[in-house]
Amino acid sequence: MYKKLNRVIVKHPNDAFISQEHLSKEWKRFNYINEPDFAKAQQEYEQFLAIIKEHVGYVEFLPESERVGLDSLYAHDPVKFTPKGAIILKSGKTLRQPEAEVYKDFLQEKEIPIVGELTGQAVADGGDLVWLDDRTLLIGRGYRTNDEAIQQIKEMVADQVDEVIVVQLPHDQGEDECLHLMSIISIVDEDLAVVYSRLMPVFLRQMLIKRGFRLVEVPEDEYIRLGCNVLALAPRVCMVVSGNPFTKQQLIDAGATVYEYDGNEISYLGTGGPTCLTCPVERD
Ligand SMILES: NC(=[NH2+])NCCC[C@H](N)C(=O)O
Repeated sequence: MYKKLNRVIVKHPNDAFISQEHLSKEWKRFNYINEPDFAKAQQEYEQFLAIIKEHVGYVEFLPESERVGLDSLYAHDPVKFTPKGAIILKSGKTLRQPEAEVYKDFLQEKEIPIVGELTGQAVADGGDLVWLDDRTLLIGRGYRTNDEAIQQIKEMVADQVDEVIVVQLPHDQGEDECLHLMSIISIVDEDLAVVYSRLMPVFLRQMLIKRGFRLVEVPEDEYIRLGCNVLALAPRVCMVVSGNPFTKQQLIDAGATVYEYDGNEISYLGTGGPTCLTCPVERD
């Protein structure tokens, strides 16, 4: 979604990464590219947060919890917001599954409505659920989100959507690597999307074009630096990880305002861009 963001939930690296010692012990288990530097992560996060705070009225922080690990930094994944409230998900990455319970407690404490919760064998990550517009939900079916979850989510949002469109995700680098639908598409305005077409099914690309989207095509080297993961703060106002000059320039050429933050430690090493760091609770 691309409408003006009014309220978000995030998690500070102080509460997710905890300390350098903790990072040293855990980064391999969580399949990070390398060990993040804690002090640099804190600095990067301040930069990231400053941009968020400049544009979003309410910013709320998930608490530190012993039940969850490094990936809890990526506050987008354990829940998905619909206009009526949150769906509590269950991650396709087993290590991340406890994040949902902590989130649920947090939402209940804040009296934020919950519309449903995945049950049984269903698994899904927030990164696989993309609102194309108010009434259209795309769901990526890959290693992180299964058919059972898609069925349950369809039932939960039936009264709020016209269409749920399932997008088959490719195997690409395999089960252990994080590939979400949000890795290959970001909607930054009603007619502007950032895409990595090489991993996109043809029907999706054709559908976007047919619906009038202009596509910003991310080159391979910038896809690897999470250039395709762009957070819309408002229509055509967005945020990218620095080091993606080609994508950034194309966004500017399309009339967008682009903010950048350095995200080597908080984004690149854990494979989580600005959309993954931010859970959008409410947009206009
Ligand atoms: N919405 C996202 N794309 N989140 C990225 C999460 C990255 C995290 N390391 C994981 O593997 O789950």
